Amino acid sequence: MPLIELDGLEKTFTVRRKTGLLRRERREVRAVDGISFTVDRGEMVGYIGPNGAGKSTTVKMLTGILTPSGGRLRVAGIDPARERTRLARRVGVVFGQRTTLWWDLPLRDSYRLTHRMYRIPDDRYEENLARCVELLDLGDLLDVPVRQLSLGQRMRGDIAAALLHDPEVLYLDEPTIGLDVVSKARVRGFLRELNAERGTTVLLTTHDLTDIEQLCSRVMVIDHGRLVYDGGLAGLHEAGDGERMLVVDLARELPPITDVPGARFVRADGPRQHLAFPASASAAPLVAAVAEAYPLVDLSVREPDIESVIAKMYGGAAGELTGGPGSP
Ligand SMILES: Nc1ncnc2c1ncn2[C@@H]1O[C@H](COP(=O)(O)OP(=O)(O)OP(=O)(O)O)[C@@H](O)[C@H]1O
Repeated sequence: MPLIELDGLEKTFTVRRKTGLLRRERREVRAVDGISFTVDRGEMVGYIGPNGAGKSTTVKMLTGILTPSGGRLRVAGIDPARERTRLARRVGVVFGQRTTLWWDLPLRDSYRLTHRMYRIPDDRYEENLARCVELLDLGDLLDVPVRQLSLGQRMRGDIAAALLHDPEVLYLDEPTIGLDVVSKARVRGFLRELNAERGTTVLLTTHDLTDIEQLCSRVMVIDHGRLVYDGGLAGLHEAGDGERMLVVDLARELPPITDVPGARFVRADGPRQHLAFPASASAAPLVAAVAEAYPLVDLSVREPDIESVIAKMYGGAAGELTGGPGSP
């Protein structure tokens, strides 16, 4: 049985807008507009989309903070909105933009409160705490009040707090936002290990596509409340009509290579030329054709960067994408 199941999930907000002195207009916002997917135990899934796409609304329904307007939702067999407290024992949540820690208390005290709140057995609590302290390098920070921690330190503190009760599912909303490169790497390393060792299921919302590339084998793209892609990263490149780049170093500067079928000349920097070709095509025939007709010194193939792929996806008619099972 999947750990997370969504079937035609919907959330509509009614917003009232002042349109004149006395007139108000009621408008419905379909924040989540019929989303269906399942996530199996142990998966690490990226949940991405532009601002206002409906990501946070989905996560809030998954944790029971918001009640769906329609559709069906189960997490570990539990209906989140009806049994929020019972569900809370099974899931952990980290919001990058705000903390669940007590601002004026040292980390250690926040953890003690979590210990009591969740009624975590003492030995399990001690073991989990020791593990998080070691892997997230929190040893020197335990006695520092949360408000004195840097953003990266606080984020590590927050992640530990979310894991003290051994949740089966971890929702992470922008876990690396505002962090420096070293802190990002540390957080990502920790999450990878958590997933590999404990089999914790992770649903990750982020604007940092490197998070996705380094952590998730599956990615779901949401736009205007609808799932427009659900599949692997490689397939995302194709769905986004991505192109790969053949970078050829010639023996000397030559006119643009425009006579190789399937390749599109992009630019030249001296003897180096960049030729684009469809991400789904094989590079081998192009390489052979270039090598036969030109004095080739070296070459490499560059994958399209995921950001340009996604930008194309958002920019294009997202509903027309045929990326995977989630496509409308
Ligand atoms: N409480 C609310 N009342 C009215 N409208 C809301 C409410 N919460 C969200 N919305 C609207 O629902 C839509 C989806 O918002 P949501 O916060 O889920 O997007 P998001 O994908 O998380 O965006 P971001 O990346 O900016 O966090 C937006 O149009 C937003 O304005």
